[in-house]
Amino acid sequence: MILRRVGYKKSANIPCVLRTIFSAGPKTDPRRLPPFRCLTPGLPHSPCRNIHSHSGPSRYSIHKAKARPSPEPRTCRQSRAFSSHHLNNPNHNCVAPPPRPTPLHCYSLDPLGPAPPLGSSNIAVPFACPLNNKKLSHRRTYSQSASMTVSGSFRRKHKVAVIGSGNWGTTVAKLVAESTSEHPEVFEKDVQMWVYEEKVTVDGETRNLTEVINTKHQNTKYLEGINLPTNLVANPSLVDAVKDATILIFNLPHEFIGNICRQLKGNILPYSRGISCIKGVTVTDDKIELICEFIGEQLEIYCGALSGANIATEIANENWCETTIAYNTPPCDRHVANGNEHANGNGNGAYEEHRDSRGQIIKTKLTPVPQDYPPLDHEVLHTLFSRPYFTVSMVSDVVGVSLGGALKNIVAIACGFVEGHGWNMTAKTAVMRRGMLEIIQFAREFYPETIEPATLWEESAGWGDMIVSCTAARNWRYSKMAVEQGVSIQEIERTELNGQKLQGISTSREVSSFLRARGVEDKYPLFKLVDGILDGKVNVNDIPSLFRKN
Ligand SMILES: NC(=O)c1ccc[n+]([C@@H]2O[C@H](COP(=O)([O-])OP(=O)(O)OC[C@H]3O[C@@H](n4cnc5c(N)ncnc54)[C@H](O)[C@@H]3O)[C@@H](O)[C@H]2O)c1
Ligand SMILES: O=P(O)(O)OC[C@H](O)CO
Repeated sequence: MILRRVGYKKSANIPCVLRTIFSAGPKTDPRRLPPFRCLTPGLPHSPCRNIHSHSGPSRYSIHKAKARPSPEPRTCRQSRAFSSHHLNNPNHNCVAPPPRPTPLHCYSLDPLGPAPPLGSSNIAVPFACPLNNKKLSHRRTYSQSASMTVSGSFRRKHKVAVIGSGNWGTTVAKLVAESTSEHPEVFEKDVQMWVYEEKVTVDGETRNLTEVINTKHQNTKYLEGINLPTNLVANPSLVDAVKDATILIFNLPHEFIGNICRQLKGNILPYSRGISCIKGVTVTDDKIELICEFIGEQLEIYCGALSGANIATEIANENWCETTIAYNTPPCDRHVANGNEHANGNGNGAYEEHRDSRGQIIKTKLTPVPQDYPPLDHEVLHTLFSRPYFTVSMVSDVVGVSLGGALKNIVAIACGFVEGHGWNMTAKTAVMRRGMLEIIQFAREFYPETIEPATLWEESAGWGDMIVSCTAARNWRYSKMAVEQGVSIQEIERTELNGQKLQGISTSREVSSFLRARGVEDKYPLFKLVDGILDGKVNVNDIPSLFRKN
């Protein structure tokens, strides 16, 4: 009844309608509200780009089941970009979407201002497209790749190496090793895992961790009690572990990545590609860099990022969860994916430059992945990281995925402080909300060229990670413990974590020093306050004052 009175049809997106009804005063006029992404994409309403995870079989699973006929045409999910999508991809196997219901307006609660207009920056693109001066969609669809087959004629297979073997490093190594066993047509079976060698005591005996992993098939120090696949090989030599690897998975605390890159330089395949599972940023003087781009620059390769609401021990125990991978397949690797036989081509033989998250042409001239390997694109990465208990969503927004993963650790520390202080879930929720605003503001201020704030609203690497990090992960848990015990969080890290690292401490330090160097720290009051508490200069009691001012 009320809905009808305000002019909405039965099929209206109810949350959007309620937002309009309950917004007081002049704000009820939709034209005065910033347009933004709807949070309830399944409901019929205005254009809302709601498809991202891989829902169809991969070309590799199709290849495996040779007897299977090519998949039925599926409704094309690239409705907004449908015509150009079809024009560019004549071979794909999807049909036009049914017309959408008359659009309603859907408005955001985003107080940071309007998001880029719909239709300009968020149009779904076939495959990860190269960055150009326009903003990119963070989204990727799979409909065309589901109809592709790999002929099986690739002479070589991808070799995978994992660099790092902590709690998350070992978990990711486990899941990719399971995948390489399952997809022998794409990957070499054995996965090398570089281990920072240390002595561990097992059954009363002191042994090297690598030897324990390779014989007992457990990482007794960082992932106790989890059986690892036998095709996962622990290697104490970094250079040997990455030898001949085409896919490098970086997974260690971010403070060590500079040193690792120095050792790797010149010792990797020039056409290898990386995925960084590291949550952090690198800050030098007043320059900030996404870890994946730092790796790419140092090693002269392209590197994407994986991040999500992921607690290593849960995933190691094969409890289901989801994650987000951001990867902008370099133009030089898009040969087969584009239906173009020629590497380094954009369809007409012209060389196309790869651009970074600031929209700049990268300094390195990338070496294309040779064509005798399966094309190294979203499809291969999706195949490698997906497990029945690990759902992967592929996107192109490297900034959203990287900053979401790095900066939520500062917020998680704030939540630990709040809870340790005796406040409860509602107080933590306020801190999470404020934290997310600062993350989005940070991304918009320092990466305006490519950030898709929708990533932070919609992907596991955004709100999902925020929630899990502030309620169940280490940065939250141990900062809470620090306040409860009246000791510093650094002290707790030393005494309680058995070598594991809290990324939030160093990320808070680095981000604050970066913001200070640019004179904008007051625009990020929560980040500033966490840094002050870590320094012992500010009290947890001061947290509510942030909210009184705003
Ligand atoms: N643990 C999780 O649940 C989880 C989930 C998602 C993302 N992450 C992220 O993954 C990254 C890796 O974290 P983790 O949990 O695997 O690590 P961890 O904290 O469990 O372990 C620390 C690791 O650092 C290594 N190390 C110690 N000194 C070193 C040195 N000098 N050089 C190189 N390595 C050294 C240790 O061998 C160990 O492997 C972090 O950025 C973290 O934020 C962790
Ligand atoms: O245990 P933490 O605090 O390092 O966080 C783990 C993951 O990042 C949560 O998604």
